[in-house]
Amino acid sequence: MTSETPSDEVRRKWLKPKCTFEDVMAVLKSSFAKSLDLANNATISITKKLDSYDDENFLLSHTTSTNITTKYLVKVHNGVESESASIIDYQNKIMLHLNGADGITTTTPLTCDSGDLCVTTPLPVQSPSHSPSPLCVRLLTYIEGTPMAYKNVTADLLHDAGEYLANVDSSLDNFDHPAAKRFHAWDQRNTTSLREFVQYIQTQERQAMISDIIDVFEKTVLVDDEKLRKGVLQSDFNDANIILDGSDKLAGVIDFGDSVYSWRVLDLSVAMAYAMLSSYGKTCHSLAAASSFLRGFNSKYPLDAVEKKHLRVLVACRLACSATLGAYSYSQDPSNKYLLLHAEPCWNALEMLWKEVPAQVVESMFGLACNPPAAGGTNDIAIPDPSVKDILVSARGKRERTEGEGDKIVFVTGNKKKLEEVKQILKGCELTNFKLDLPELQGDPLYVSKEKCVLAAKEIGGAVITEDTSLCFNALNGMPGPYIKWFLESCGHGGLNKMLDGFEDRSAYAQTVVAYCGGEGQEVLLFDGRTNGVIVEARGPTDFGWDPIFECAEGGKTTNGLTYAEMDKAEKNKVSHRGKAFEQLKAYLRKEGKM
Ligand SMILES: O=P(O)(O)OP(=O)(O)OP(=O)(O)OC[C@H]1O[C@@H](n2cnc3c(O)ncnc32)[C@H](O)[C@@H]1O
Ligand SMILES: [Mg+2]
Repeated sequence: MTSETPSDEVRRKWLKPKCTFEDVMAVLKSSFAKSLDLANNATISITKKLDSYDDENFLLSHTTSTNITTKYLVKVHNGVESESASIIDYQNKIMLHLNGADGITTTTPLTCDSGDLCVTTPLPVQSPSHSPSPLCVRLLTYIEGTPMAYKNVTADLLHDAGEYLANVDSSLDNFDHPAAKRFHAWDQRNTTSLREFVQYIQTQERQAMISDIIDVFEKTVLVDDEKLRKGVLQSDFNDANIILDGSDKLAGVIDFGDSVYSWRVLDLSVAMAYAMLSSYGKTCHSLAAASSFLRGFNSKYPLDAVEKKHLRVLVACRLACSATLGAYSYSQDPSNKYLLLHAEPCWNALEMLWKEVPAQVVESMFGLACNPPAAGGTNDIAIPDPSVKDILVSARGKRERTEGEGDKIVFVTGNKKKLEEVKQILKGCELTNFKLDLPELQGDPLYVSKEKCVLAAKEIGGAVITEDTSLCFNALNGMPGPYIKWFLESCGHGGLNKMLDGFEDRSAYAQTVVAYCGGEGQEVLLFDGRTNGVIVEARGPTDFGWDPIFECAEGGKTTNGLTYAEMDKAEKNKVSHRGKAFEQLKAYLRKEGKM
């Protein structure tokens, strides 16, 4: 390891370039005239400044005397990196190594008039007392396209990005450079060095969470240092560094500024953390986003057992690093409220990953992404994040009651099979049905059911019933619970069974929470029915949800030991979660004279 220490993070703030277009033009004219062919009447102009965290990047438009225009990128390095010629050389070599290998495209450096691949010259920096400082300037080819950050990211795109990074890493397995073995605060192998920055985090609760992550990292991951495969990493595969072409296919990867020699799996965990924050991840699928990326990566660059074991903690470490160093940046520049705003999605993703969703569930999802079910079901594990609000609410209109519907109670569901069962259970009650795909809300089963009913009452007008059904695994503290629909769609019966592999306890309970509302704005009443059982390999007809894998543990000889799918409907209704919940509703309606 070379001499850089964590306090370089502090110096990076002072020595961040602060150049004008004129400053940059002057460097180009004095040091890159040959590459830019300026003697032969080629013209250059800087068209804009591009985003950068620690450096400064400028887009250059170059037009030859024959009117051919090409774009280039001018990179002015942070003063800290500029001090180390070997690190800049390392970045240049890595790009030249990767470009063209395995279908990979990356930017590559052009030579200066001196024959070197960069020039170091005094330029203005953020801290007036350090200005000007010697900064390294490079002229790089520009990959045409749009950063993924500005695109509508999908699970498929993340999967492809995962494959792309796997190719990059395979190629980097054949690359080495002495400068790669350096200290870098953003290298998650150094997660413990985050401790000195925890004090800058704004709330005690978040400070405690970060400290907890660092402790867990130290006790469980760091101890496996020797077992973890190592190599040179790209280290920053985020959606600003992934370029897409006009048909939204991967066109290239840019920015090797964070590249280090470290644990191979970190390239993946960093990218998974960023996938959680991508536009797909943010719109209620952050774990699905990470899983899709993982699925693509692992299909080309299979992880080993130790890497898989630590993936969840390492993804958390990256989010923790971004959030914590973001808090530090804010403490250095409190007028910049944008820094706080920018960090919030990262904190949300971290709180979800570390606190809200049980570790076993995350690990099961990641496990499934590495071993997708051989047949049936899709491979994307589309669990919505628990903390995301229903964005459709305000867009929903109200439906008028149809003639003949009168005062009948409307059972609102999008599920035919539920309706069949409910009609049987509520025989004798004036019930009508309306098929509506209500949003799949997040939260505990009682909350989900209640909110569903509020939405239905708003849309339908008059008395409505809704229900929400959960399948809760005891070994997973009740998960998937209300998210069972997503798990079932994504993983199938086999995948649900696999989630419990490694646990002795395969017991579960089915829960239906029926919600009744007399009309819009009125109180919502809840009726909770539960039935105990065990999760087994599928038995019986497969026409209703998870019926074939739920073996009932109640009801004596006629039902105990049979899966719901193996029972006839009348038998199921007698013991089922739904039967129990609707019997309570029936009793209420009778009491109120509504039935
Ligand atoms: O319109 P709604 O009423 O919400 O219908 P849904 O099908 O979306 O139902 P849920 O949101 O309650 O999700 C429950 C999931 O569990 C399945 N399911 C519900 N009841 C079941 C039962 O009794 N046996 C097996 N699977 C069931 C159902 O197909 C869903 O995949
Ligand atoms: Mg539903």
